[in-house]
Amino acid sequence: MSAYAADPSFDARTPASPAPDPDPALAAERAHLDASRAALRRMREDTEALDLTDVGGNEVSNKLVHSLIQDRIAALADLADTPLFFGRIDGRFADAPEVATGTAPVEVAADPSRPLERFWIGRRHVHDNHGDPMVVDWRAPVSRSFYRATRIDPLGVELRRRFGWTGGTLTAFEDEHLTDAAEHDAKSVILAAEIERPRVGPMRDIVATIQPEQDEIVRADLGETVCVQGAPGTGKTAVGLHRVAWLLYAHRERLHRSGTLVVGPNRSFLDYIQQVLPALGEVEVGQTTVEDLVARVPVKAADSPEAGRLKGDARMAEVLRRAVWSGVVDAPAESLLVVRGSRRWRVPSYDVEEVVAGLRSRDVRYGAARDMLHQRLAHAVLVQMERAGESPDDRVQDSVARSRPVRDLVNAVWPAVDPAKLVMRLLSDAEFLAACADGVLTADEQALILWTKPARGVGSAKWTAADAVLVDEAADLVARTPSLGHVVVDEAQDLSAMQCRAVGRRCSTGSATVLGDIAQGTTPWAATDWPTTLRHLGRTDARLAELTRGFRVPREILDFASRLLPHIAPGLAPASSVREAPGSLAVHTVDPQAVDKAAADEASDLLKLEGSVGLIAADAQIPALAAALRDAGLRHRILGDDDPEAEAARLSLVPASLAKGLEFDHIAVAEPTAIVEAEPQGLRRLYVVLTRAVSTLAVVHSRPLPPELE
Ligand SMILES: Nc1ncnc2c1ncn2[C@@H]1O[C@H](COP(=O)(O)OP(=O)(O)OP(=O)(O)O)[C@@H](O)[C@H]1O
Repeated sequence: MSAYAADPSFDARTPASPAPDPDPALAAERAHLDASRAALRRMREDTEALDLTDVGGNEVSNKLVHSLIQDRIAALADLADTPLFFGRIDGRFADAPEVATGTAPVEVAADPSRPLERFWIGRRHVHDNHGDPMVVDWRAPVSRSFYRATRIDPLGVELRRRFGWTGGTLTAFEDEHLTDAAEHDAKSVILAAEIERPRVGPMRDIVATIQPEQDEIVRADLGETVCVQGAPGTGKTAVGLHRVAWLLYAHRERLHRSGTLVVGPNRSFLDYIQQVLPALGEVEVGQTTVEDLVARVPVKAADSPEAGRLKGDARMAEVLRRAVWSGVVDAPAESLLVVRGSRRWRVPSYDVEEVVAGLRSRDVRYGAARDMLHQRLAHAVLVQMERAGESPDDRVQDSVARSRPVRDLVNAVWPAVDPAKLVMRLLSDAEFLAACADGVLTADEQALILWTKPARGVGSAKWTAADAVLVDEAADLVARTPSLGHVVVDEAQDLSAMQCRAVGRRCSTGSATVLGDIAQGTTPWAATDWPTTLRHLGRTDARLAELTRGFRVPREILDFASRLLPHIAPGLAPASSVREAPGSLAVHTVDPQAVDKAAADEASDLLKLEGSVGLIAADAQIPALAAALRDAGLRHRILGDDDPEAEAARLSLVPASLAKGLEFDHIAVAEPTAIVEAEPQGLRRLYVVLTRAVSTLAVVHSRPLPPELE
């Protein structure tokens, strides 16, 4: 590998002014950058100059065109601090230059007979006046070679160049001549600098440095569901978000129609990741928690771990299925009598029974079958009319279907079901529950989920989060939940079977990216293996992938946290780390009365370093720590609190229960044993907490550390 740095102290951390006399190759790259910027400006001006006065549509379509153009103008902005390109490949490719502009997920093949071509890779496509690419979108087919080419399999690439940026200025590059047998792999300083760059603010994209094993998941095609098991910091979240961006590029129209969604564990996590997709130009992707996904009833109470576990058990699906269908009368005693003018038409009860049985045997939702029942009964009346020599048309059938006698009979034999009322009845009425749960739940289990105080109404009921999932399941039994084109579900190891079903039905005709780590499962119902979770998600077709290279946590800290692994996930091997940071771990034993103050002092010391700081502790300890931080005069925000004033504070006080998925440059953890004791899966919670650090981890404790950590 050869490298050039105009700024000899090249380091992505310190913005510096450009060196006065760069080497000619760097000068040429800067010239290409200037030309690309100018081209981007032209693209934007051309779009702004579009004459939309006569697009010829109606008001609605005109508005839509205007808003699309505005989006496009915004997307063409040249952001001063975002490098327009980060890499270049010179190579010989089949189908070039189509592979640089096309969106279809085609495999790019090497073609030695082609002339050498050069592509700069960036966040967005830029072309010159003739339409020739000056910068190629990182998602274009040819960009795959940038991420995946190796010396063994160069994929047509002869030169791979990575660029180093200092602030907004191009200051360095590194070359790999992949077909040069004499050259050996060397560690990339630019890659290392990007990975080491301090984390300030929300999560950022990783387009410049996606690794081959990550790229394979990012570019998995739309039809494929991928399940990624990955240790802390291996890039699962990053990969999931980049996969959505890639899918939107490759299948924009289809996904524009069907929609995409990212499901994360809590609001703090969603706040943390919310900038990644917009930074990649994708603003249409929905982001939600599972709780918000199924928010059909207001959650006002919490379940005991046992009740929560049972309500999340897949057996509840069968109980609910029986409950929804329990109202159907299979052998109606009544016949149908419809009076029209002077004529009376009777459908005997045995014919009604046959219609009901026919609908029951079909694989349709309860509500759809109920709608059909109106029509089938009306049809039975029409058959009689025809037999009597009349010739009724469709309008007559519709009018009979809507007539009072038909509606009354349908209400009697196939009553309407309100999902929330049904679940309320199930959880309040012991007899009804017993009838629906017979042979599925034991008597003790039924007693466990019955509400001690029956609710008076849906609005006032003390719904729990698990109840809301039951209501969602019931709603789907009544009317099919529309499916999106693609769903990314993060921290999937924490989902109950019933939550998995709720997520799964939202991508039943689409695909999913399922991300998680069995060792980080902290809910009472956390998954112990992926095949089971995938079965509940309805995605047994998923490809399982594993990420084992960590990009966040330095070796020393990871080794410390991994001492817990044999106790929390015996089957999992510890992750490796791409980062060495000797001295990154410190453990301080302090006086029991002084823990809060010592933790605040530690936070104060960490604030002297560059980057974000997190102080993490058991949820119950947060108020005392907040007081200690105030006493020390340290501005901070408390995660989970909506305090816009504190939003920009560099120090975050983090309840352990909200730490999942987040990261901070420097972390102080107060009293690990209290974190372990706070919940049944406390050891796993501690593992999550200890693996949030990018550069420094300071543990402050007065009580003995958990023995598993010693
Ligand atoms: N290829 C990469 N280049 C640069 N940074 C990367 C790369 N992959 C991951 N990272 C960074 O590593 C950190 C961890 O990534 P991410 O949060 O996606 O990991 P995770 O597997 O979801 O972790 P956890 O399970 O602990 O939540 C992030 O800062 C991310 O930007």
